[in-house]
Amino acid sequence: MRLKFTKMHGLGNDFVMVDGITQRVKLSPEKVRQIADRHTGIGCDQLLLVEAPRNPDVDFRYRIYNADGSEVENCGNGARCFARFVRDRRLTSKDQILVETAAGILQLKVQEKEQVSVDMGEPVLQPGEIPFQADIQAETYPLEVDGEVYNVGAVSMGNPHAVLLVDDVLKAPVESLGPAIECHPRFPARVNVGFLQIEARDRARLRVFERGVGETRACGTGACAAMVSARLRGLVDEEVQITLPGGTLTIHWPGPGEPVTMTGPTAAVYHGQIVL
Ligand SMILES: N[C@H](CCC[C@H](N)C(=O)O)C(=O)O
Repeated sequence: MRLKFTKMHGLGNDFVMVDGITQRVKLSPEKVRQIADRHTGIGCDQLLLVEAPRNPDVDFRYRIYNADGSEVENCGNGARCFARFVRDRRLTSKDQILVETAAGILQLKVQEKEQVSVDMGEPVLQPGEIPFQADIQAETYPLEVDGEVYNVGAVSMGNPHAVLLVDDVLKAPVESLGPAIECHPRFPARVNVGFLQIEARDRARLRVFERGVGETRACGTGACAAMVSARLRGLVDEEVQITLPGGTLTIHWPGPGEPVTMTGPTAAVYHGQIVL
């Protein structure tokens, strides 16, 4: 299979974008792993496949595959790059794009200077729907990991996130605690793990150990989930600048029952072809 692709990134969270509308694409978890491999493939955190919508009221469908080949529900940085990709490839000229993902329908607004705003929908806090094993919904949950108990927030943005507060992200145990929580039995679908340092009521720093990838330079859904968890704990106002290793996202969330909006940059790096 010859595959045309575009390499893109959102704050260094990098993607292989594939147009599955103008070319026939047949992917398997093994092929995704091959493409994502940073030594023997193209290299990416996620592969994003653009397809025609199944729902006639929506412009596109896009599917998200982690570097380990797992297909997942949502990708915030990916949604922004998707919007730029379909515009650049002239698959649409709309400024407001509706796209169907496994997590539901997202509304994307293309702005100037390659900025894109995404209505990420309402956060899901019911443990059973995250999914996370807990008897009742709470702002934080005690989670035992290798004999230590950590206080974690649990939020779904269509995909599951655990959020831990730290004093200094640079000293956070991302390499050790990230994988241990990613595969914790109380998260039956595994989980993305965010380490959040609150600097002010409108500013925070975040590192994310992503499910199926490892630590990435940025995680859009992770920034949304971290802001929601901090706001539920009364630590931040309704708009927060979240700075990740790759750069800063603006996250807006008035509170429960309202959607989360994420705004940030996109970048196209190069176009290519690969034969698999
Ligand atoms: N690793 C995530 C998917 C990509 C999320 C991230 N790249 C983003 O920008 O939201 C998961 O397994 O749910």
